[in-house]
Amino acid sequence: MESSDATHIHFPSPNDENGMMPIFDKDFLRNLKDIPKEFYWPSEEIVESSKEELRVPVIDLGVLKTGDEAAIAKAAELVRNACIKHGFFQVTNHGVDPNLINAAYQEMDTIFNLPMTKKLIAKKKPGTQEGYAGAHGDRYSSKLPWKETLTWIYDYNKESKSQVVDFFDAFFGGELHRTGLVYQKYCDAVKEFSPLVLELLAISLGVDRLQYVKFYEDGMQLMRCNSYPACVFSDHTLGTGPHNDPTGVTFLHQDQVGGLEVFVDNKWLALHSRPDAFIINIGDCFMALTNGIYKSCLHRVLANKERERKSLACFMNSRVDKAVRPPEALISPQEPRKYPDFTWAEFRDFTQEHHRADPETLDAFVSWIRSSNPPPE
Ligand SMILES: C=C1C[C@]23C[C@H]1CC[C@H]2[C@]1(C)CCC[C@@](C)(C(=O)O)[C@H]1[C@@H]3C(=O)O
Ligand SMILES: O=C(O)CCC(=O)C(=O)O
Ligand SMILES: [Fe+2]
Repeated sequence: MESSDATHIHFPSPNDENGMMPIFDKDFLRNLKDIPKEFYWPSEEIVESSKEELRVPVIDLGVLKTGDEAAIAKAAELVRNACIKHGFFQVTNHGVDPNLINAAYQEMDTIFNLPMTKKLIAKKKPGTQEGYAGAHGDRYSSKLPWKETLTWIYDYNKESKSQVVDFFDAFFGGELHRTGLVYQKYCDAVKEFSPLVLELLAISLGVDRLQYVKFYEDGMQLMRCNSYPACVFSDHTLGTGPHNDPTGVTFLHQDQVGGLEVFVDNKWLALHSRPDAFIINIGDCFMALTNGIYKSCLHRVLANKERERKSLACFMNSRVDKAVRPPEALISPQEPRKYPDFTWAEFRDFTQEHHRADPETLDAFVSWIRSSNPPPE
């Protein structure tokens, strides 16, 4: 792993008492003439966009409530075809109030327009996943993503009904209590409709309808607000580098700025979504749960020269100690196990401590666990 020591990569600035400041201060970076080397992505790694679009199916989740088995079967077929190929689809009629989604976007301005000093108080600490991060400048020393993030965990095993509010109070000293109330409602709303998506995925795979609802019901959300400030160096950096989500199922809401791209048939395709839709994409853990039938697909976010882009990424994961293992119905002599048993805790720690999530994360992880536990002679 690159520079993992606690010191930040700093730039000279009056903002910080010892004349230095953390790497990602958009007001400071906006006035630079040249791109700081830490953000520079080698041109061969910024493969040209195809200028084409990935058209993904839009699934009306309402069909699951009608009991119309023909309509459900049709929706399941659309989901299956998309997930076998690239793992992305959109869902509408999810029941999340549009005003709540708008409020979540507005509260991102509240968060990311805080003074840097307050963001630093909320900074993610090494070895944890919750808190503020500026370009991951304290985790990596090159190819930094041009984004600020705020991440928190909403653990379904905990009794508390105010985990998200409590996170905001704990990390921002009560100043963002109202913001916490908005995101508590937002995360509760995603938790409310997510079983419909998991049921549809099970139906599309021909396994027990509650297979994945049960697998994730005592899991958690890893919730992340992404702010991608406008970037004058957009030709030489990325908002988020090419990667597969290591997680289970991602429930993503993006604004209408654009920049999300998916790598399909050797081309980077733009993925636009309706403002009333959530994008659902399969992560590495869910690909393993389907014994590799559904694809966790490479995607990235381009930096934007003119406009800030915002997105709300909710990564659904199982309880950390649960074996990620496909149902027997998806294993056969013709389709043997593609991945060994592992837990989200093991894979999460691999991505946080040993391997920056990228296009090869799951394969690197499998090799890593196999090398640490070679099969008996
Ligand atoms: C488990 C996770 C690691 C990341 C956040 C969640 C799911 C997506 C991962 C990530 C976004 C993939 C690209 C690289 C990464 C470092 C990032 O750009 O933020 C990844 C996240 C992380 O390690 O914090
Ligand atoms: O910002 C987005 O639209 C997606 C970001 C992403 O892929 C991620 O955070 O894993
Ligand atoms: Fe992602």
